Amino acid sequence: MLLWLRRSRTRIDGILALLVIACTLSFDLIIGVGAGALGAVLLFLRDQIRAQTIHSRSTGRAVRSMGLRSEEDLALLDEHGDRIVYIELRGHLFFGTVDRLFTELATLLERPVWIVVNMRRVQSIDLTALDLFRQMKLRLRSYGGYMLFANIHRGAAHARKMDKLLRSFAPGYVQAEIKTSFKSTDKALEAAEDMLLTELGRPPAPIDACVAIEDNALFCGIDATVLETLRPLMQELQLPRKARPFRVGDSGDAIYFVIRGVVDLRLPSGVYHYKRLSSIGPGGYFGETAFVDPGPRSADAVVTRDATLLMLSRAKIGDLADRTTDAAAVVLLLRLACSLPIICADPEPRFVASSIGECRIGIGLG
Ligand SMILES: Nc1ncnc2c1ncn2[C@@H]1O[C@@H]2COP(=O)(O)O[C@H]2[C@H]1O
Repeated sequence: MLLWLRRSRTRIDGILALLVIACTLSFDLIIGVGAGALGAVLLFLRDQIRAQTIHSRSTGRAVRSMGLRSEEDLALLDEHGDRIVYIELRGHLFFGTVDRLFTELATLLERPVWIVVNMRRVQSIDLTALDLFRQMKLRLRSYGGYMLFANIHRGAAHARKMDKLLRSFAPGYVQAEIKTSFKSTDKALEAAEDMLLTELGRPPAPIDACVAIEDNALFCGIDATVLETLRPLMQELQLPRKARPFRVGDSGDAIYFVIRGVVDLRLPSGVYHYKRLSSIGPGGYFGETAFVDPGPRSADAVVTRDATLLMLSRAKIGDLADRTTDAAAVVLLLRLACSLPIICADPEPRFVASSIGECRIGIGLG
């Protein structure tokens, strides 16, 4: 009969119910209800303080931005990646929960590290919590580290602009010194990586770097005649920042080679939200899937730094089909076939086989 007394959760609920009954009988209903409401609030606060505020934690070795990196930079990030700490917080942030977080991060705050705080799962945050974050940021700054916030949503601070509020709580930062609030974790991680690499003596590549088509990753080590044949078929595009060569679902058959600038490939997840799949810089290429197998694009392409691109469409190759063009197209398609993971994973790479087959028939090899 007194089973509820055995479990702590039901015991507390039972005691609260008895308290409400006792207050109602001893005083009146209003006092009984008040005592019940007060008890519920205290229980809620206790649960929140006990709940884990850190949902997940990792380092820059395991979590990487999708930013464009050279082999050397990737090796440096592997070696020094533990100087970037990634933390995903959750729940309600107020004095009790953030104070515990402060204690958990105490040793980390005394190292020259970049702490990337993902606030995506944070439901609410109050001023006392913000003040503790300010103290954490200042402590970290005094040891040469930075705290970067990502995914702060307005609703978390009762419709106030959280990012502005957080920035105003950071007097230790010179306004222009560093951006500390980012729309996405990916961007915050990229900023932390840029700063780490700069400190290691490898600042990000200059914006206006150019890589000629013959040095493009796809043509590396390829016979010069292949490029000579294909080059006249390529169309040069000068695109400003924010231009979109194509959107997900658009029908396409062209591959793009980046000569200058950067193009992001994004998978939209809402009107304003997306996941960055990769960033392609000078010497890279994108749109190869629809080039190999003409059809809908699998991602949005967005220019993030003014770009010069060379576009090569399959239709153009088809129009001008002659022996040399077809041979060059076969070489290109074979090379692309090996670079597409979907094809390598497919035991019977049908669409590439048919694409190459068309060209082989064209040059009498089929
Ligand atoms: N998961 C991914 N990682 C990197 N690049 C991708 C990924 N998915 C698609 N892309 C690129 O985005 C392009 C979108 O157009 P395509 O499907 O023609 O070719 C695609 C690839 O070049």
